[in-house]
Amino acid sequence: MDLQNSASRLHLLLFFPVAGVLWIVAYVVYQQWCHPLAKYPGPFLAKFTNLYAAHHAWKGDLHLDMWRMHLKYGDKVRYAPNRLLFNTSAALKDIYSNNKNVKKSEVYNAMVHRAPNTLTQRDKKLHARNRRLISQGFSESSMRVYEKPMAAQIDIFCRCLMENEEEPINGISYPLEGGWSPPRDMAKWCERLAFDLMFDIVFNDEYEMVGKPNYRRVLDAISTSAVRVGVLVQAPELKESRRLNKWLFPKQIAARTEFISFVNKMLQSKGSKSEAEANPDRRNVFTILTNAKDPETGESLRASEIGAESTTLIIAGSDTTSTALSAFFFYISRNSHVYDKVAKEVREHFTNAEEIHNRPKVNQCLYLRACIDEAMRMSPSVGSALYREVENGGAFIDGDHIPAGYDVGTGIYSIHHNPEYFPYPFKYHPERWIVGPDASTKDSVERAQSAYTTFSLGPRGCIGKGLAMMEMMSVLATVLYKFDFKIPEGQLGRVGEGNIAAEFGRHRDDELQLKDQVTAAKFGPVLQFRPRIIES
Ligand code: HEM
Repeated sequence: MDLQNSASRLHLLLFFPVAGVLWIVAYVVYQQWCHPLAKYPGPFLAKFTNLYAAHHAWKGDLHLDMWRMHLKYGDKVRYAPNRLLFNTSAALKDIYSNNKNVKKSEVYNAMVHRAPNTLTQRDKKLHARNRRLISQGFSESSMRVYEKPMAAQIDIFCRCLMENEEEPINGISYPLEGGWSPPRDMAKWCERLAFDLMFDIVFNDEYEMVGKPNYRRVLDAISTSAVRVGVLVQAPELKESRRLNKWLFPKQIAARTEFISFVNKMLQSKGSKSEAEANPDRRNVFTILTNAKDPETGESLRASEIGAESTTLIIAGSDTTSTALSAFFFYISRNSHVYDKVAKEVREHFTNAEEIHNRPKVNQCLYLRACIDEAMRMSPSVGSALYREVENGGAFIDGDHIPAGYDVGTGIYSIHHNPEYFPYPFKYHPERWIVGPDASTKDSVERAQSAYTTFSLGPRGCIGKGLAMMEMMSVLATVLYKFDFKIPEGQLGRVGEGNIAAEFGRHRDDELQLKDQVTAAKFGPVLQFRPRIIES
């Protein structure tokens, strides 16, 4: 009897490990040889687990790793068990343009707080309704209303750049010298400016991040909390366990709580429909959303939706814009021939700084526009892939039939550095966007445009593209008009650069290094400014 008992205990003891091993073998065989995406090459671990991508999201080099994997495996890469990356302009159109049989991937659920918003809504009908309502905040007449507050914020930025506030960088303070401002970490300054601009435009309210240090912690909180979101987007299964979440992301969860409490306080103090109705002259996105009606159904947004959408706009609009501004400063300050050319264009085009806020006039600065586009190509604000899930019936992507239920995407950094579309992809060369004898041919410009996707495209492309371009053109034209700038001597001047000793992809000293966390964390460039003598 005893013998029988010990035998069945032994069987039981053996059952679980043996079953476990068999399950793993079956899983590996299935993923490697029988899975519908098995024929696509890719990093070995990525065939079996989302944690491969999550690890790179944690490191902040997801955009670089996607690019590296295309170098190694070609234009079609299996980057997670159920996800494929494509690196061609044909795929870009097949995935993102209008009327495609795809919707936003389930990974977007990792970004949802309480209820989905325009950015995270997966349901096509609900999204279309929200987008119709929100786009009223970005119409031509709305944009005209934002010109004045924007000009005021840019003035504050220019004044503060020159103020004698010595701001420690890496713990060290640097004094004013020879008329030059103290060194300014432009990543920080552009973050503050972009936040102030968005806040004023969305809420007609000011937190004065540029001028005062009181609320700057909020910007750090947004950035810290984004690391967790970046990881969860790659491996949404990590969100399931609250305990694991708390263990993995204690700092990020604390930062998120801090940011949410800031937003809640701000929304409470902000207003309501009655404020919007009482103040029709000082329109802002919040008041426009409050009064917006869907032209198709006559519906309006609920108060909770207006709060959620406004907050999303601030995050979506400020972090991205600040990366683009920082990238512009980085590349311009390292390419003196471009600096000279763009400064000349701006300085000859305007007779005084006020004229810069005349939008049609600033839009005539074509070289400035090319410099911005090229900075956003080199260092896109959103660098990795924005996954779309193939819907019932499947979809053809770059000639391949992909069955329903799988995710497809194009890494923005990857395609922006594909030499097929951008010869010498790591060269900062604004002329690639301009047709002309000293620049590029019509064909090569069209080829570049076919693969340029900084703002994404199609029904889920950026709703704030017009506003972002208006902000960046005004800010950069004003700074170029009013100031000269230079890189400080020594190590400080190298903040933001790559390093030959760093991993492959981070080795170029003429490339701004970004940390991918859905959008991007950045440091530098550090610059010094001096008011220009303007001859009248
Ligand atoms: C340089 C600045 C900007 C860049 C590079 C940028 C980039 C992008 C990209 C790549 C997407 C697609 C996201 C996805 O597919 O998941 C997007 C969507 C979006 N962006 Fe922007 N953005 C910028 C500025 C702004 C601004 C200023 C606003 C608003 C004030 C804004 C609001 C949005 C919204 C609401 C969406 C979601 C659109 C939808 O799903 O229908 N963005 N943006």
